[in-house]
Amino acid sequence: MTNGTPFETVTLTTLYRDRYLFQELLDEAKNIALKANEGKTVIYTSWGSEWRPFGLPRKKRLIESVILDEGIKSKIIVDVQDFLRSGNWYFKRGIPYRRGYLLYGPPGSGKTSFIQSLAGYLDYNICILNLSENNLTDDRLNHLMNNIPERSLLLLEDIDAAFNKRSQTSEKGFSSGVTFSGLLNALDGVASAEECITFMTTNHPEKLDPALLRPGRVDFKVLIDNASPYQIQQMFLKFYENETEKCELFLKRIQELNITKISTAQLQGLFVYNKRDPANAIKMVATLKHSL
Ligand SMILES: Nc1ncnc2c1ncn2[C@@H]1O[C@H](COP(=O)(O)OP(=O)(O)OP(=O)(O)O)[C@@H](O)[C@H]1O
Repeated sequence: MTNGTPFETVTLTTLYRDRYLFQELLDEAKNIALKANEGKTVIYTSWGSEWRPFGLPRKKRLIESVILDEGIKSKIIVDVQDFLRSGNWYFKRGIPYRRGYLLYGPPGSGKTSFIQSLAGYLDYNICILNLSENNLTDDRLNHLMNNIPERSLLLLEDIDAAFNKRSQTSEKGFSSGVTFSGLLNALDGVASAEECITFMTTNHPEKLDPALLRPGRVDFKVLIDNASPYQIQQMFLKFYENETEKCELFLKRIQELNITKISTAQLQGLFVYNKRDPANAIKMVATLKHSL
């Protein structure tokens, strides 16, 4: 089982002279499994009250491939790395060894992509939990959060969609079985010897109950906004290497058309459409105005 709880116990014995056999077998199996996942990120999703890998492990997303505004990536990475080095500090002070991050901002700005790339960078896996899921109850949530597989980031996406000011939303005719206080209890109650890193994302931070944003639940908030001129430039040069002049023209065109809100996902769409044709991407800038 992925959460380490024994399901069934089988006892195997060997002769004394072969006593290292099982250890060798297990070491070999572990090495094969680790090799198979090398350079990959395992995505776990909840299955009842346990975590199961969702599909095959995915190739790590390179952290360089996600372009956030200047300094944001390093700010988060430094914070996470400092947290990961501080186990003893927390332990000595009797503080639960956990840290919560909230990435908020408009759709398509790279929140999820960044968290995936960060997991790859740290050589961690990801546990994704959808709080709006029909059959998730407070008990299951609590169990899941206390049994996160080793070296995994917990990702709670679109946190505002599950709760809205302490009353559950019931859009599309169903409502989550998790209560807001159930989530708070689960976040507070994570009692793990291992570190627990939770990432939450939302497009609507204003809808979040302040109780969720309290330190200990969310310790680090960061806005991941629409593309800044710096990001537009970096995105352009990522798709069209060395095309600095055309990049200038692209930025100029955006200014002329007074386009103030473009998501990095929209930019990606435009550049993928014009894979080898930066000049055409410049011609098509106006379409960004209407592709929100
Ligand atoms: N900053 C970025 N750098 C590189 N690629 C990006 C960036 N932002 C978005 N993308 C691309 O756009 C797509 C959507 O991005 P992603 O899902 O990470 O956005 P999001 O902010 O999590 O959106 P939502 O709030 O709707 O969940 C992905 O294919 C991703 O590669």
